[in-house]
Amino acid sequence: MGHVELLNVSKTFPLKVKGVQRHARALDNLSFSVNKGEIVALAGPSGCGKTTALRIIMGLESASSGSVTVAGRQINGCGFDRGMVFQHAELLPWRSAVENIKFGLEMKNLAQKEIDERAERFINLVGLGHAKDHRPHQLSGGMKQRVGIARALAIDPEVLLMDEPFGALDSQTRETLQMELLDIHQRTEKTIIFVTHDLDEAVLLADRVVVMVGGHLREIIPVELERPRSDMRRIRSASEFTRKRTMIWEALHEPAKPHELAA
Ligand SMILES: Nc1ncnc2c1ncn2[C@@H]1O[C@H](COP(=O)(O)OP(=O)(O)OP(=O)(O)O)[C@@H](O)[C@H]1O
Repeated sequence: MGHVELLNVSKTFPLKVKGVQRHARALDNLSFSVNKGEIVALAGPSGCGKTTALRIIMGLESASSGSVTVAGRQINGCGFDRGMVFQHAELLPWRSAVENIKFGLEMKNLAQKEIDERAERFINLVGLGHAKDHRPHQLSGGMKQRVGIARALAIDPEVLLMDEPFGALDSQTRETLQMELLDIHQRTEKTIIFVTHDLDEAVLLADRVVVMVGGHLREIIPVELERPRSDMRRIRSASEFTRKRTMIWEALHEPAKPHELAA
């Protein structure tokens, strides 16, 4: 059994169109599993259900049917075993960077001494020790994302969920944070599931790429690039990198299969 396991997960949202109550099907019988310590990317066109899948794993949405388990436990709402990083860090504006990291720890009811120590450790882990007392408006987009990552990691979740974590950043900052994430993964061995539109990012970071189309699982593509992957130039020029990028692109552009049309 995988560390995170989705089994036949479907999700419909109520949708009112011109006063008529309908429903939108975001996920249709989605099943995949993620092993402990693995990095898995969810890739697919806009509206295919990536964010919905991630929010269901986080417990922010419930599945209409099917089941989701983490370490064998059925998901029933949010829990400290999972941490989430959003596309925009959504920090509390009145709190400094380090105090934002403390926020999640306060929710966990830890002793103040441990809260202070952990927040200090994780702000340093993401390289922001020098800016720990800055308020969010004094931080760049990349720095805010670093705080968001530190905030999620500080609660020591078993699974880190990331929804297009670097999507809003310029390409240079994005590359820096991709490298930092690989380094953090190397050190913490967290299970990571992230959503991306960027095929290069999917191949660079992930052990496997879950390709989704129209709420369905289309294909799961393993990436057999050795770790550590810190030498980005070497990784990008590897034949496996190009091969897997092409496979994902082809999976995304295949015509819909009959069961995909049925939804
Ligand atoms: N709260 C909601 N109410 C109604 N429909 C929703 C809701 N959330 C998502 N949907 C619909 O579910 C489908 C999947 O949305 P979702 O955000 O999961 O896709 P996505 O693959 O993450 O898209 P993107 O890449 O653009 O972020 C879409 O058709 C969307 O309109």
